[in-house]
Amino acid sequence: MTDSRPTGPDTTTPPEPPGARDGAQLPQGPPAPDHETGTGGAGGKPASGAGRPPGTHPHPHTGLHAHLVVDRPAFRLDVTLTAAPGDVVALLGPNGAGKTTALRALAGLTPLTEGHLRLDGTPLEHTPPESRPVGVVFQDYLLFPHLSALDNVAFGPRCRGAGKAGARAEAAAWLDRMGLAGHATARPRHLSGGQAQRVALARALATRPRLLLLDEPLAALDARTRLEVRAQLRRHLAEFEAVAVLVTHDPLDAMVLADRLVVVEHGRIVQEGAPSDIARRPRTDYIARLVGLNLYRGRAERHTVRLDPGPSITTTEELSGPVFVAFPPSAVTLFRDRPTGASARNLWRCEVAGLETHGDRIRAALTGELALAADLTTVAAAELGLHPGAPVWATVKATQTHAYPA
Ligand SMILES: Nc1ncnc2c1ncn2[C@@H]1O[C@H](COP(=O)(O)OP(=O)(O)OP(=O)(O)O)[C@@H](O)[C@H]1O
Repeated sequence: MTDSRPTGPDTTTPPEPPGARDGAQLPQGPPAPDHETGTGGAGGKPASGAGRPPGTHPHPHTGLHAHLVVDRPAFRLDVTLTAAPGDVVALLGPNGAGKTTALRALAGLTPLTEGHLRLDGTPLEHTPPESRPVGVVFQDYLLFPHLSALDNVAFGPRCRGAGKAGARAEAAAWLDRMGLAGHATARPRHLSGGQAQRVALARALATRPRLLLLDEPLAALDARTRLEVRAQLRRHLAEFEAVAVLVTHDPLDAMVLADRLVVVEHGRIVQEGAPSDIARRPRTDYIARLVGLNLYRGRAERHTVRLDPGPSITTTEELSGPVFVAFPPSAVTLFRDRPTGASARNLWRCEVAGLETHGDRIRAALTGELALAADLTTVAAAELGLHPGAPVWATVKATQTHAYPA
């Protein structure tokens, strides 16, 4: 994106629109700061970037270098994020993991208890939100209802000091880029969810932020619109020259949009890396569920992994010491009777704990010698007469498992 070049500090947090105090539902800029105390301190370890070996920093004077510590009575966020200009980083994690807190800390809406935040070499810990070169896109757009799409977008350049005509010209170019030129005069209530979200993105980008924050940007959209906006967002993020940080619950959004995933659980980073690596080698149950894999931890001795606790799994990899073993539910074959002459060494006696539809398949949750998820066709489920409590034998070929050091 040619016009997303570095600028001085922008005012990207829209001030309260006129009349906002009177209208409970009027959109605002990002919510008011939390009332946590103080900032200061420093420290933290570097994170790894996509294509960069873990533990290496991007250039210290460009991009994002943040160690975010936020203490609350029953919660502590302590994450280190580094990203080079052009990186799209997705923060992924379960409810309450601290993703939004991290995003708000980056925006300056939640003060740091400790840590640091540098953007392109400039410390921002003490910079108020409205003076940070940061653009924010929220899931529910937060557009000004009384302004046209054009004036919503022009708001960013205006805050940066652009004249009215210049700001409008810039906004028009942004709307055009978003495929919204025909909706320039429309008020937000006359825009579809997908259009409103694109206006919100245009408004954020028009401020030429050095850090773009996206908080569940697709969550409020229906499935079809989501598909469309995801594809567009991907295109815009690919062109974006500064750092983008995206918060999402949706692994697909994360995998499609981000170069690097940072998985946060209980306020800490539990795994980070390229999406393909995380999908292939999950290191926590949450991530394994997210990417749809059965995941176990155990100790390997050559081709056998003894689970702790549990049976053994035969793998093709030859490893020794603590390992993870993963396999997809589609790799599991179920039998009602013990298969005779079974060549599969991975054979376990289980019981159906539950059944649910999963796309065009049935996913069976099994307990017993090994707890696992198995996918089968509706026909196979019917033929096997599966129901909760039904005893089954489950097998997985060693070639379908994947073992890697823990
Ligand atoms: N303003 C606040 N004051 C006090 N505690 C808060 C505040 N906001 C969030 N929390 C708590 O901080 C923790 C982290 O919340 P946060 O919203 O950052 O998680 P999240 O990963 O974004 O979750 P979700 O996916 O549900 O949005 C939770 O325990 C939450 O209850």
